[in-house]
Amino acid sequence: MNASPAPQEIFLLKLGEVVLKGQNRQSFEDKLLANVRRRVKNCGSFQCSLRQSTIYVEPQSDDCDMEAAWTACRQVFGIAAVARAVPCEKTVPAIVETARAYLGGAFAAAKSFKVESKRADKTFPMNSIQLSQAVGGDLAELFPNVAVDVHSPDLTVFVEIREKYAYVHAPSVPGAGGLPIGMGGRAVSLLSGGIDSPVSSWMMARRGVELEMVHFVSPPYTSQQAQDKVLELARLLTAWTGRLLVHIVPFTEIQEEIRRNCPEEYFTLIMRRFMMRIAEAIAKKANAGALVTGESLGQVASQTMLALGVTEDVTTLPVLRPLIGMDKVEIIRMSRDIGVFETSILPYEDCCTVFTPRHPATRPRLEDVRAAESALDVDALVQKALSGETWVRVKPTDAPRIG
Ligand SMILES: Nc1ncnc2c1ncn2[C@@H]1O[C@H](COP(=O)(O)OP(=O)(O)OP(=O)(O)O)[C@@H](O)[C@H]1O
Repeated sequence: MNASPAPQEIFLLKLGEVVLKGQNRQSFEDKLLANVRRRVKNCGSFQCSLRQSTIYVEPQSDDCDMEAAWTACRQVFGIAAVARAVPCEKTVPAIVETARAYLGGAFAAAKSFKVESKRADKTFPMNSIQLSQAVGGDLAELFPNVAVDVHSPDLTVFVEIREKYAYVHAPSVPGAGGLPIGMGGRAVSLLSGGIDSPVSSWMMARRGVELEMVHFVSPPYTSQQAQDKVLELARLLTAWTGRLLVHIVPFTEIQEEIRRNCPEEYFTLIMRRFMMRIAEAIAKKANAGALVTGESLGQVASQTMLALGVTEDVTTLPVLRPLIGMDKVEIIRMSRDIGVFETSILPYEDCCTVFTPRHPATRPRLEDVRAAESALDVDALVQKALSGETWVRVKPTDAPRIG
């Protein structure tokens, strides 16, 4: 008997929340499809098309990097689930043969199985139950050691009858969820080298927000390695977001002026207010409608409710704080899941840790902080910092910067 040719695998990406959209669903779908195309482009030649709430990602040549494309597809926001599948003719024998060839390994490891069928093509001559029974019966004969169990099988063989072909696949796995990037507006995210702000950035990107990053540096108190660590965090995030612009803003003079002229208990708060002002100026130029931070209520003195009020007093933009109600353990778990934790914990300094007050105010009064700050020429300091701003464009294909 001739060995059958290796089945040509494709990916099926199931749309997430996008399917709940009403009149503007089309624009969400268009954006999502464009995002998928952009993300698999680096992995070879793929045809991506959207039919019946599913994006089909099909390799067009033998040299496609299927593993890289699979990973990329799992990191596109807006996709609820992804499955590796093999197309075949819409006949029972073709479906059975495809399941045998494609899922033979899974059958060898299973004690029980069932077939679950779906018909998007209602002209197919069998209903889903009949199809499952026919395919299941034939597979049971081919794999006599694997019993049929419709309640809790080790292996479920999925069969989908669609427009042109039938598709056979094992269970799908979760996608990245959320909404397509670009559909949630644009925001500037304040990215430190810590654990929290990469996670908060990721969370907003998952809601479809296109991000630009801003990072404050205080040389010589902060090092080039500390800056590289932040750029590396941004690079890791691009696996989810696509390319990112990182604005690097010199912050040394502001910090030194604060230390020289302001009461120590307000150092951090006044510094945060400067960060907000500068981030707002960058946001306005970038046409962004919000700022994002990694603050979480009560985590440190500068993140009490009163302190957060004092911080955001200087900006008219909404400050999005997706971690506000999360515990540190949850944030750490997420940081690990999205692949940034090991970099976040590298021991490089941040400008926030440079002049930390010994007794920071936890119940600051806005008028006291404003009065303390009036010792500074705020506008001049902000303008000077902005004039020293540089930026780095970070791409998913960049080589790692550290590590
Ligand atoms: N050097 C920096 N550049 C840009 N943003 C910063 C910087 N330092 C702090 N931030 C922003 O301020 C937020 C609060 O910083 P802070 O150091 O108090 O908290 P954190 O909870 O340790 O945050 P992270 O883990 O993100 O550093 C950060 O989440 C980040 O959004």
